[in-house]
Amino acid sequence: MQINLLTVGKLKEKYWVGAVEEYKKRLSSYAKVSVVEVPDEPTPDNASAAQEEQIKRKEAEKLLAKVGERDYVIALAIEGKSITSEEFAEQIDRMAGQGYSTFTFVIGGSLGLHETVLQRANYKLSFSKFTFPHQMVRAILLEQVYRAFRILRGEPYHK
Ligand SMILES: C[S@@+](CC[C@H](N)C(=O)[O-])C[C@H]1O[C@@H](n2cnc3c(N)ncnc32)[C@H](O)[C@@H]1O
Repeated sequence: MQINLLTVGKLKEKYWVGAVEEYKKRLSSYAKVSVVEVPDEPTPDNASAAQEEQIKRKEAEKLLAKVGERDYVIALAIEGKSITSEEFAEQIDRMAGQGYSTFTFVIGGSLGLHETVLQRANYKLSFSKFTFPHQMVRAILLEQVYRAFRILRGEPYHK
């Protein structure tokens, strides 16, 4: 199975780099993992709603260019569906059973994901109604994907 993380902007903070590397390493026993960063668009402090829409659209074009036609796309979105770790594991397993071999998770930048990305997504996943920084979401997501594989294999971890 191929797991892709498609993200806007760079992972800068050392402590998040460490967490992401750790979970990538752990996940390597279960799947191939790739993290692709597309550059974020500069956002002026006083950007209008129209400018923000334009910025998100440009970021979306860069993100969608990296999505494969046959990928199962999961967009990380606050307004998405909140599920348990077990349900998340089942969802991955079910989709793998339907023939999907590449799972592409998309994390937005500071303005969030444009509608076009949400429309392409097969599934919109929420980690709660809280807004988390995109760098933190990468680490949480990788931990949850790792947890999902452990659950599916019946391996002790998901306490
Ligand atoms: C700083 S947030 C963007 C906030 C933006 N105002 C919005 O409403 O999406 C950056 C990205 O992190 C992800 N994210 C943040 N909080 C999340 C949550 N609770 N559940 C799922 N994804 C989240 C989303 O992909 C989001 O686009």
